[in-house]
Amino acid sequence: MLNEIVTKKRREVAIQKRERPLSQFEKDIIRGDFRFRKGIKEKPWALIAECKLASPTKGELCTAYTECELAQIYTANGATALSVHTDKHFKGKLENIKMVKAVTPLPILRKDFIIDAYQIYESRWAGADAILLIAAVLSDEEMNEYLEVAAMLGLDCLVEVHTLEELLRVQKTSAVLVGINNRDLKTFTTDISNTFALMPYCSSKIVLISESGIKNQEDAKRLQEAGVKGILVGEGLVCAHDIGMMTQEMALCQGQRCS
Ligand SMILES: O=P(O)(O)OC[C@@H](O)[C@@H](O)c1c[nH]c2ccccc12
Repeated sequence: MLNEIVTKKRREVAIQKRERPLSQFEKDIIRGDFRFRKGIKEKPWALIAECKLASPTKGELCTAYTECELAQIYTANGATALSVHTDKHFKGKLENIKMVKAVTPLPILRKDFIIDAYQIYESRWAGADAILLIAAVLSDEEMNEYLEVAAMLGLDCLVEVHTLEELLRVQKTSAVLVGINNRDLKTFTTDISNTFALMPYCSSKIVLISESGIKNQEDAKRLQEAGVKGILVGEGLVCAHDIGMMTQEMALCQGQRCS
């Protein structure tokens, strides 16, 4: 699944680069100020709430809301930051970032498969505050290069790992925000015990986020008690019976609202 998505992405980016070369919009890029990282670091607990309408395995998810409506619900109920899909396998598009940005003051992570430095410039141009870098699809050289380009643009990177090998590779880079993905991107199955298994190998220098498969307040609480700094949640929020209430519950830090 992952290989297939990445192959398509390479083709897509090649077309995009021809249609809209970097030289056309580079001068319009306004440098960011790392507010995604700052927002997370200054709170005792972070909920990164994902505006997710579909997934490659499940198709359309169970929500009646648009990305912007979800963003508004998350914002009103204590989320720390938002994640916005821009890849078409998730029914995303680049314009979603601008649309969501117009309805919320929260920092925004662009959720996509970054495989070319061009996409990093494009992310900042579109208004993202952070990008996702997936260690499984990048070489060490690419990771270092992309971290550098992002830093130059004032963009934060959430660097995603799923295995111990990836975690150890990432910890040799300048990555500050590291996400342990509980979803195996080869099979798309989730298991939050992946975070508990990898945590002992995390250096104290990184800010640790647990991603995917977090279904309810109890999962959130277990991860919080284990010492992760925050969680990234999509389906658990989008498919909740009461999205606002679930956002509030997952945003709680030791029983207190922390936003
Ligand atoms: O909906 P979930 O299980 O809460 O997962 C959200 C998020 O972590 C997931 O969308 C994700 C994390 N890393 C990815 C990489 C590619 C695609 C999707 C993802």
